[in-house]
Amino acid sequence: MDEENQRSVPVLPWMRHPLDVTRCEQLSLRRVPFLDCRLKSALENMKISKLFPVQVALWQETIGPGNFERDLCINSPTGSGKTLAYALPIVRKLLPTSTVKCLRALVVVPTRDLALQVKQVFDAIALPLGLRVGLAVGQSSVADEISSLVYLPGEEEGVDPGFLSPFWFQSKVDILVATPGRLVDHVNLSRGFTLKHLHYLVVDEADRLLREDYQSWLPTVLKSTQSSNNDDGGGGGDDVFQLGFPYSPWSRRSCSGVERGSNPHSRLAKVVLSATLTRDPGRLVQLNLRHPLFLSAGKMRYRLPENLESFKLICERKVKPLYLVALLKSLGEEKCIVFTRSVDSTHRLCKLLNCFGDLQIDIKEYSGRQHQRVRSKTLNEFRKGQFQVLVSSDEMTRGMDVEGVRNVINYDVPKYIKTYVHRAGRTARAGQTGRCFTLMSNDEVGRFKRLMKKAEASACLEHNVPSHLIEELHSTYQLALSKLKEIILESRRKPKDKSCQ
Ligand SMILES: Nc1ncnc2c1ncn2[C@@H]1O[C@H](COP(=O)(O)OP(=O)(O)OP(=O)(O)O)[C@@H](O)[C@H]1O
Repeated sequence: MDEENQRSVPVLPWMRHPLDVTRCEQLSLRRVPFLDCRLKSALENMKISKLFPVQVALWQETIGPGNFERDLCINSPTGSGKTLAYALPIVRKLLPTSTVKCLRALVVVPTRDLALQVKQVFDAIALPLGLRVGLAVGQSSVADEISSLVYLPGEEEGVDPGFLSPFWFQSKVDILVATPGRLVDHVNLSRGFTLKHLHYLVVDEADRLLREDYQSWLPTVLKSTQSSNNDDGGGGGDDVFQLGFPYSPWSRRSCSGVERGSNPHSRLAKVVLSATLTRDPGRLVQLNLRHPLFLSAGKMRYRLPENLESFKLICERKVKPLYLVALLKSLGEEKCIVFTRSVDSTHRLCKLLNCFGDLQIDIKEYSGRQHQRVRSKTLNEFRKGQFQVLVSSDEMTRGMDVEGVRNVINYDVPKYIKTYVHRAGRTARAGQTGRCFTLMSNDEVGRFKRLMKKAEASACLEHNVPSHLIEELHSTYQLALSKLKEIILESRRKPKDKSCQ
């Protein structure tokens, strides 16, 4: 059963009294203690002048007095800057770089496009400091990928790496961003790939990653790191702990059972994040967390971005496409994502919209039905502003950050508030404003209202489309429908639809 529908979910004791991230103030870079000057200039190059609250909170718990003593679970809204919140302290902790490279930090995310996005953030702050970031996402063959991650001695001389002892292999990267399936492939099959030296494990979009088994990635990773971490070598940290932390957004809670001053690098430190973090003990227990500290924004589990405006648009089911077209027209040039309930309806709706002759809006599809190559290309074009409207299914957009998306449209009312949070969260990111419109019929209004009650900051106004606009669209709609029919018949005659390749 989905967690949202369970009547009473027992909450783990450490989750009952979270530290409230919203009590942290933004902090300008010059006031961030122990921020390496190279890190500071890398951030400035990214046009970042201050840290967001969740970033300050994590810095406090990792580089500040928290000193990564406890594993961290973070529930913070979409677009609040969670990626940098974990990337920054990890990069800081991996300094100074040792002459022998080894894989010391691993970030696991559910999708390939998200992994590419996270890698870009790490690249921006880690490369200037001499740290290298790798990617394990199945973009190329296992063999090609492993050669980008590990030096295989004797490669040039034609020595079969199978005959070499693990001693001969050396990592090319300090940090790895991976999707679970390909990660397991490397752990099980790739000679020279090891998690033995891992000090930091990040599980991003944790509720999604813990919900599905993905070839038992979590037990596999934890097992591969278990025998390790008895040696020191995380680099940095202790000096910071000794010196103390001048900025304290909250008084630190005592952490029972943890020896203060014990070396945090003698274990694998874990950071677990989501905008809708699971509270299901059965799922969280798999992570084998050590004295976890729960950081959360606000009181409720679900919280929408501060500058998001939510609207409902009530219309009859059979004229929904007309309302959508009228809405898209009224939004003009603004970048927009339209969510539907399934890959099939994504495909159909995108085709239908493209059949509206006078719409003059470029629209493309993005869904799990497409080949990864097509999907990534579409996303790149959308990022570059080469088209305005992306019609998308749910599962692919977790965590996706596309600059300039001002509007999200739910073509179908989402089933769960969690889905609403992640969809709406593609806009109003990083303190920007954004709007989320949900189309619904009269008989869905009650359910939608109950759904929205589950989230903080979820006021929802009604948005009206003038009836004359709908009237005007009727004849174009009929033409679009017959055009779509033709396309469908045509594609049935062909063996395969090219858009899926
Ligand atoms: N300190 C900052 N100053 C300005 N922009 C920032 C800062 N930190 C992050 N950002 C920007 O905020 C946007 C959202 O960040 P990020 O993708 O990490 O959010 P998130 O909390 O992980 O969201 P989601 O839950 O949807 O994955 C990104 O475009 C990022 O570049």
